[in-house]
Amino acid sequence: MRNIIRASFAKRPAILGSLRNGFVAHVRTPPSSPFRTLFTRTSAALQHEERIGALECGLDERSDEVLKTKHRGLSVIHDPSLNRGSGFSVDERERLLLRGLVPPRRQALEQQIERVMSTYERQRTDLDKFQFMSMLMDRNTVLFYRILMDNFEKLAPIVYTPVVGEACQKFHAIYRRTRGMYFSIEDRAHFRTMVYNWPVDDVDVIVVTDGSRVLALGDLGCNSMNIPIGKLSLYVSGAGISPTNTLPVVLDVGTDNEELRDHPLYLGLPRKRLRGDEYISLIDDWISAVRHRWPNALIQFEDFSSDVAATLLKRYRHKHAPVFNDDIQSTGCIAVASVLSSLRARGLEPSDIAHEKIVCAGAGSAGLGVCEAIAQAIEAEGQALEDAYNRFYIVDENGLLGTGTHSKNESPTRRKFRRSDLPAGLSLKEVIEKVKPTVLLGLSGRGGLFTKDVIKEMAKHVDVPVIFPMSNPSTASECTAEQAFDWTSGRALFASGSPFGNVTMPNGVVKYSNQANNVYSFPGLGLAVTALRISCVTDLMFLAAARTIATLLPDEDVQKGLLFPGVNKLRNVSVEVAASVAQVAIDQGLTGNVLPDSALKSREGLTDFLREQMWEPKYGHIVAG
Ligand SMILES: NC(=O)C1=CN([C@@H]2O[C@H](COP(=O)(O)OP(=O)(O)OC[C@H]3O[C@@H](n4cnc5c(N)ncnc54)[C@H](O)[C@@H]3O)[C@@H](O)[C@H]2O)C=CC1
Ligand SMILES: CC(=O)C(=O)O
Ligand SMILES: [Mg+2]
Repeated sequence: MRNIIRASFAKRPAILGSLRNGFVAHVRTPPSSPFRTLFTRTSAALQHEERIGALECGLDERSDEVLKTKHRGLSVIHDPSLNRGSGFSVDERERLLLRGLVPPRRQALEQQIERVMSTYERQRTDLDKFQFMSMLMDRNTVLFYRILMDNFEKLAPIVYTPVVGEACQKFHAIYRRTRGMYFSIEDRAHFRTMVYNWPVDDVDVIVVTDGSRVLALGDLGCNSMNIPIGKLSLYVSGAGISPTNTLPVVLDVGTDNEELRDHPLYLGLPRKRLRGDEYISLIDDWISAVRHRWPNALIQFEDFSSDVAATLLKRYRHKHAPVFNDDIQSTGCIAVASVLSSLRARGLEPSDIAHEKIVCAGAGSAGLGVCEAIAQAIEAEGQALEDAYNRFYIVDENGLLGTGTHSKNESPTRRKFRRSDLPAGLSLKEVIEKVKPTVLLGLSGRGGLFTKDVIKEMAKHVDVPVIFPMSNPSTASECTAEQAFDWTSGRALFASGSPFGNVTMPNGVVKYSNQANNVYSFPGLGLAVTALRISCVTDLMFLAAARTIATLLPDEDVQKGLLFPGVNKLRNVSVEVAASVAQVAIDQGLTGNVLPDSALKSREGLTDFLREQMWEPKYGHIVAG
């Protein structure tokens, strides 16, 4: 990889500095930006090259990006952000010394897509498809993202849940090429210097995992790298974060997965997981090193096991902003959105969230995060927070969280949800019998937990049972869409963490399967944080985003059982999420960038501004530096 700098207009001074230092520049400014003229004037050489690039591009619609590189020949082809395979223009072939290194006939992006997709279709298994897409990502960034975006519904389940889970389990066996950064216990003394091994100055979003709880697949240690890679590919495809400005990270602190640890091909440190104070202090060191180099980057904590997830969030969220935990906060966001949208589907008002009776299976960081977020949404409707907690019954592997003996180390959040009105330890079905819930949530990671008995019991007491098995991957889903509709005679409203197809009932009526996954939340958050340089991620931002997601579909769609737009509309959803997050940040005084007046005057101005910041997978102009 080479040094590459992408310019959004907010970062212009940094770019100019980097250009002076001889780095590669990757410049994108909105056509209307006042800085565009300023920037182009400042760099005369670039202006000249850009004009030549624009003149000679006949085949594709080019983006206004300008990539300036010192590379020539094969090193251009081997850099995925510069490579365009058979798509290099005649002039690029000349200037970048590519003559003879690529086949003679130049092809348009559309022809490249056709070839890649026909090869993709020939892949036999989902894992083969995952590997094919990974190799494409390693080869040609624009082509990868164009294809991912144009076929999002088909490919998101491959690069993300569920297939990314299998790809992590088999990472040691299928590993081909490095991507992202690994920080291991053995590197600890070098964290401060090794961050400078990454070639990009302008990192906007970092997704970091320690692999301690990958989906519901447990501790996968260093094998977890595909999770941050997958999440970041959704930031890019779903919210237009520039791929160059993303950084996937694995913290290798060992693994307690013995089978993996003892496997001769395992790529992480073959040692037990670091725990306790030493673990926290290592994360402190990592955060401090990262902040030294990238003080403004958004850090997303991903798939940290529940024993540390909330602790780390609390430790860094106000001190080293902007930081958030995806499994706790963005899952909370989509769960609130799902409940709010289900209220619309049931002909109720948002304020009726205060009357829900919610049973949640799973008291890990995701389950508690979701319940806490819904409790906050109830409070925002004017209820006392204690009353809000009273709407929940949480069941874990030992049954209902009740009062009685519990560990001294129990988190305050978990303690708040303990019930004194029912015996501790009641089974899920017993709780449903007694409580007669309106909403059933699954964040247990236990595939099939919502049995026919459980769902039928739920359906006895409500006309429209709201059933959200949110665990991932598909094998860990508490029930399938087909089961939920079959066992409720089609009355359920359904949303799952991993995608299921819609279900056609015996009478021919189609029942909709929604995907309640945090993918609806984090990319838009990232867009807002990056575009406005938000300094701290707050719970209010997630609540605002949830309310927005719940209102994106028209009434007639919601009445059919659709809760939010399909994932193929993710870019539009993300702009709306970003606008809501941005508005909260503006109101809370948490923005570092000065916005143009138009963005401050109206919601439309704000969304237009955000849309202009989004990276598009189109071939830009490569100029020789
Ligand atoms: N849809 C989405 O966007 C997201 C889904 N998730 C999913 O949520 C699940 C849980 O994640 P974490 O809380 O981090 O995991 P965790 O392993 O910390 O928590 C699992 C919880 O389920 C409970 N549990 C286990 N067996 C149970 C049973 N038979 N009945 C009731 N409860 C049982 C455990 O006691 C524990 O409280 C995972 O499958 C994860 O993939 C997580 C984040 C986002
Ligand atoms: C979706 C996600 O973040 C999870 O299942 O952990
Ligand atoms: Mg996760």
